[in-house]
Amino acid sequence: MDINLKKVHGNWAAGYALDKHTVSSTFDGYDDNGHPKFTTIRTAVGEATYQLKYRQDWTKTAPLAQEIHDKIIPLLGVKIGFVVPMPASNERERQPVTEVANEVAKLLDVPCFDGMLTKTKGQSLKNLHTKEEKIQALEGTFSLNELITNNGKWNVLVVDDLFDSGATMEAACSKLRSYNKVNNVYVATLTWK
Ligand SMILES: O=P(O)(O)OC[C@H]1O[C@H](OP(=O)(O)OP(=O)(O)O)[C@H](O)[C@@H]1O
Repeated sequence: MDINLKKVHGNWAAGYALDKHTVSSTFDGYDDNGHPKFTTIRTAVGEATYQLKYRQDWTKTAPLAQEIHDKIIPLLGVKIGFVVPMPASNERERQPVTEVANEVAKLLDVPCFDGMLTKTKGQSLKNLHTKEEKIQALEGTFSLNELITNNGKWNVLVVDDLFDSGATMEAACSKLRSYNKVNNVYVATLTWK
């Protein structure tokens, strides 16, 4: 896959997005039902992420996880001890981010703790525009479940599909940073907006 990594900054030790999600989106008028039509051009990663998330094309899971493993992990320069998927805002029968995170953990041969972070469902950020609005909407929605019973501290990798304002990632990382089993927090997302 063609990859154009972007470093993302926030309250984590280091993080990267594989590529931009959408290159361009052009308004093409309205369809017969009066709905607006767009021609959207995505990067290879953006297209695979779109197919996975909105077309339930689960064959995209493994190649996307492989790209995180091959392109992002070496840049972090540390041993990742476990992986945590970003909890979704929307209910889905299968969560694409969880599946990618599980696959990355398998490639790293470390555990994936789905459920270490949980988020109140139904608060999608899709229609919010500023980071401030998103921070406000996310207030109190994340919970940390202290699932680790062994003694020690590990570096954690948080996996998400999209990095936009960073409000979601910062809320998630702030919870993880408060956990005494966490050494440093690292971040990998498939795309950025
Ligand atoms: O960087 P930000 O501005 O915080 O935006 C990124 C977040 O927005 C989307 O989630 P959303 O809450 O819309 O729904 P989803 O988790 O169900 O995809 C996306 O999956 C990221 O988690």
